Amino acid sequence: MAPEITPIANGTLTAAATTLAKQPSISKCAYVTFLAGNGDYVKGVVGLAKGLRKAKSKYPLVVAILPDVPKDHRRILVSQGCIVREIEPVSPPDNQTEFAMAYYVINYSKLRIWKFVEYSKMIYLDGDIQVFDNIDHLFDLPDGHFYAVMDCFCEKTWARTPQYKVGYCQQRPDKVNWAVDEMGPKPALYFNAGMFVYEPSLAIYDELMKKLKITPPTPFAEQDFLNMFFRDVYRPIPNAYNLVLAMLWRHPENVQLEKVKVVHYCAAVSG
Ligand SMILES: O=c1ccn([C@@H]2O[C@H](COP(=O)(O)OP(=O)(O)O[C@H]3O[C@H](CO)[C@H](O)[C@H](O)[C@H]3O)[C@@H](O)[C@H]2O)c(=O)[nH]1
Ligand SMILES: O[C@H]1[C@H](O)[C@@H](O)[C@H](O)[C@@H](O)[C@H]1O
Repeated sequence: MAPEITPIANGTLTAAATTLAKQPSISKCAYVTFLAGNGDYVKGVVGLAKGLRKAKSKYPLVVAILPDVPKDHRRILVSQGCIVREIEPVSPPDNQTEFAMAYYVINYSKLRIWKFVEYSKMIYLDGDIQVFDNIDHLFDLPDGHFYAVMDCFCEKTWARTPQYKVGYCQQRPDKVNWAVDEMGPKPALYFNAGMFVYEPSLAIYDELMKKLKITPPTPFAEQDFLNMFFRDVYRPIPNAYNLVLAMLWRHPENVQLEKVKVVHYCAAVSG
């Protein structure tokens, strides 16, 4: 029986076993990841495919690849049972933004996965994520929302943001008060876009593309954009479904290690 994910008061969440509303059709659900270039990320994707298999996931892994992924990497993915789908790159409007990591600009291409409408529900996972336990039950979450794990703002990659500058993190919102008078309204809940549950849709895809054209890029690229776009339908899920590594040293009090199912080996180095 699948757990229903319910928020609890302090901004973290808990998974409570309850009855299952509906059983998704196997052919309509899939995991999806994104791969660009000829670097090491392909190894991460192979690891992800193996992890999903080991966790006995019933659903396939689709790999959305950019045209620059070499043929031998594509062959490796197919030999691992992945469904390889080439996508066109997506570029944000030109501006002078400094991304938190320069290469984040290619991550806007992830938006193409909303076009995969042969699936009714998908779970997106970055190539630097590993799955240690079965998470198929997330496909049973009610439709109409965008599910992801709340991020942490404490690493240096966040240095350009007002949150970082005043030491505010949504993981521990009581530690530093958000001065509304000086800083404006408190930021909305913000998710890490390395893992999310969503419903492909051509209508949403068109909206995403339209909105992107008039949205100047910001340091966290498509992650900021998705946060803005899905703000009203975003529902946080427990960090056990995307444990951003820095949580271990930034907010160990919010981590229940024995419950962790998915680990995200983010590039950031603590400092
Ligand atoms: O050269 C590259 C770079 C990235 N990727 C793919 O893009 C994903 C995202 O890149 P990172 O894993 O390096 O990103 P981070 O985990 O550091 O960053 C977070 O912020 C990013 C902002 O763009 C994205 O939202 C990303 O999904 C989110 O986890 C990778 O996992 C991988 O699947 C490649 O295939 N090749
Ligand atoms: O909070 C995390 C972290 O700071 C990582 O360094 C970065 O890669 C992610 O994009 C971000 O969401």
